Amino acid sequence: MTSQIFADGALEGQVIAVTGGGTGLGRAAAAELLACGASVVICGRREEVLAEAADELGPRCSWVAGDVREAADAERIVDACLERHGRLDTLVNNAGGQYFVPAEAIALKGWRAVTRLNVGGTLTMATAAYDRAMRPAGGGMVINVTLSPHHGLAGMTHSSAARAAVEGATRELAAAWAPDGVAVCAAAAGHFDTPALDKYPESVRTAAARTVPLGRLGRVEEHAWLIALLASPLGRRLSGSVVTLDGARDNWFGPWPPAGMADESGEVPTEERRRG
Ligand SMILES: CCC/C=C/C(=O)SCCNC(=O)CCNC(=O)[C@H](O)C(C)(C)COP(=O)([O-])OP(=O)([O-])OC[C@H]1O[C@@H](n2cnc3c(N)ncnc32)[C@H](O)[C@@H]1OP(=O)([O-])[O-]
Ligand SMILES: NC(=O)C1=CN([C@@H]2O[C@H](COP(=O)(O)OP(=O)(O)OC[C@H]3O[C@@H](n4cnc5c(N)ncnc54)[C@H](OP(=O)(O)O)[C@@H]3O)[C@@H](O)[C@H]2O)C=CC1
Repeated sequence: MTSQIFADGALEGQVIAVTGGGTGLGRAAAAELLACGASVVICGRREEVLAEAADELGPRCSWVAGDVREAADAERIVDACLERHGRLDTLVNNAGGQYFVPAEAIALKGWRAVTRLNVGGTLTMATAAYDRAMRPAGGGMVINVTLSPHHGLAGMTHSSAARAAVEGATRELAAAWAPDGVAVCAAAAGHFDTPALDKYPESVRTAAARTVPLGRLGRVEEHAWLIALLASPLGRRLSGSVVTLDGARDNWFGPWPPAGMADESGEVPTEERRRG
C-alpha cells in the first residue's frame, strides 16, 4: 500500500509504537505509518485483535499485548520495540476512551476509571518511552491523541476533563523534554467514523455528524494523515502544540448556519453590493 498524500519512504527507518493500534483510528494510523515506510509495533490488551490486525497490516508490523495503565506493561511495550528494532522514534498514545453519561451521573469510580486510562495510561507510556528509549537515544516524538470539541462535550465530561489534562501535560513535557531532543504534541480528534461509535446511544451516533460544520464524520485516513505528519520532521517543530482535526467542530455547537444568520432557504444570504 502507498500513501495517498505522502512521498514513498517519507518515514523510512522510523520505529513507531501505536497504542490501541489493533482497532479504529489506531489501526488506520498504523496502516498509514507503514505505507510511509516506518516499522510499526501495535499494542492493546486483546491478543487476538492485535494478531489479526498485524497479520493484515503486513510484515513491518508486529504486536505486543499490554495494558497502558500498568507501568510494567508500558515498560515491556517499549522494551519490545527496542529488542525488535533497537530504537523507538515515535510513540502514538492512541489508546483511550470513555462511556457516555450525563456529567451529574458520573460516579467517583467512573471519574477514576476514565482518568486512569486517558491521563494515567498516556503519561505512563510517554514516561516509559522517554526514559528507556528516547532520552538515551537523544531524541524522539510523542503524539498524544486527545478530544475535540474543547468547549465542552455533553455525555463525555470525564473524558473532556481527562483530555484537557493530557493537553496540559503535552505542553509541559514538550518544554521539559526539549533539551533531550524529545518533542511532544497532541492531536485533538473530532468525531470520526470508527466501529467504536456503535457502543453509543443511537441518538448520539445519528446526531454526531450533524454537529460538525463540515457536515460529516471524519474519515480514519484523515486522522492517520495527521499522525504521519506529526511523525515527520515537521512534527518536531510543532512540539508543544495541540493540533485539532475536527471539521470545525471546535468552532461551533448548534445548527449551522446559526439561526439569525440564514434566510428562509436556510442559506447564509449575501449582502447587497453598494457601489460608489
Ligand atoms: C461522539 C463521538 C466521540 C467519540 C469519542 C471516542 O472516544 S470513541 C472511542 C471509544 N472507545 C472506548 O471508549 C474504549 C475504551 N473505553 C473503556 O475501556 C471504558 O469506557 C473505561 C474507560 C470506563 C474502562 O475503564 P475500566 O475498565 O477501568 O472501567 P470499568 O468497566 O471497571 O468501570 C469502572 C467504573 O466506571 C463506571 N462505568 C463504566 N462504564 C459505565 C457505563 N457504561 N455506565 C455507567 N457507569 C459506567 C462505573 O462507575 C464503574 O464502576 P462499577 O459500576 O462497575 O463499580
Ligand atoms: N472515534 C472518535 O470519534 C474519536 C476517538 N477519539 C479517541 O481516539 C482513540 C481511538 O478511538 P477509536 O479507534 O475510535 O476507538 P477504539 O475503542 O477502537 O480504540 C481504543 C483502543 O485502545 C485500546 N485500549 C483501551 N484501553 C486500553 C488499555 N488499558 N491498554 C491498552 N490498550 C487499550 C483498545 O484495545 P483493547 O480493548 O484490546 O485494549 C482499542 O484498540 C481513543 O483514545 C478515543 O477516545 C477521540 C475523539 C473522537
